[in-house]
Amino acid sequence: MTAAMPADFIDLDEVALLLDIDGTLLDFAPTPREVWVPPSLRRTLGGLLARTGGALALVSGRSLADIDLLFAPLELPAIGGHGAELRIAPGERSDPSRTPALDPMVKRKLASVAELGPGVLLEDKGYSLALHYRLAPDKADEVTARVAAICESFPDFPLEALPGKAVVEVKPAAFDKATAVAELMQLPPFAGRRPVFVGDDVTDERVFPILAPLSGTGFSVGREVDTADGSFDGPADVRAWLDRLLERQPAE
Ligand SMILES: O=P(O)(O)OC[C@H]1O[C@H](O[C@H]2O[C@H](CO)[C@@H](O)[C@H](O)[C@H]2O)[C@H](O)[C@@H](O)[C@@H]1O
Ligand SMILES: [Mg+2]
Repeated sequence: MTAAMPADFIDLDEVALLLDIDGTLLDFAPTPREVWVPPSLRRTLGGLLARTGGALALVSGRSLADIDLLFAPLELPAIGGHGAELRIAPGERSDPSRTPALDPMVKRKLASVAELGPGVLLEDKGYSLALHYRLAPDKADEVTARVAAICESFPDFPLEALPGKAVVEVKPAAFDKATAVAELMQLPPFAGRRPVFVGDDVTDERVFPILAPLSGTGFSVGREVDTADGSFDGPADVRAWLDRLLERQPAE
């Protein structure tokens, strides 16, 4: 891949670092629970959080509870559930009233899609539900079609079926990562900083267009995207870049 990567020196007093998790910071694993978080990544993220004055956030489709289990004992500012949850600072809670739970009837219908085969896995986040087919790739089309049909059969609930990497997620249509990043960037300590966003998925592409008006930049991972400012080959390159960002800061 030849597209530009972000510079190894970025003034951490001026930027907000916004980082997707799966496929960006972490390598993919067969199931959501099997990902590995290198201890060095926790240290680097903790260091960058301090050096940015708290302006580092994870921007993920995962729930905040899941994110916190993965990165424990580190707790970071984060957008969870594709924008369903928002935590501005470690120790704070996302306002539970910002996203109501998915209707139980919708959930039950969607859960029945897992009957398609033993490799179709359900991930319930409360406000949204994901159907994973990484272990049953032959079921991809069927899962996607069944989920789309179920969403259409509930016209009273504006739902969105979000395609991802070997997953389709159903969530309320009212928000996504872009709306949540725009919200985050209005709040201290993020407000007034230049966002630097890194993400690997089609769901992350929605964020790229909102960055330029904030004097920000966006980078894709694993593929080149026209609306991004550059790309990384894979999560290992993103992790190495974050290490260099921290190492190359002037001593405090
Ligand atoms: O927005 P992200 O932080 O990239 O999260 C997107 C989804 O990631 C997780 O699923 C993906 O990663 C799993 C572990 O590698 C993999 O098994 C699965 O096939 C991928 O789709 C997570 O489980 C979802 O909740 C996130 O929305
Ligand atoms: Mg991702």
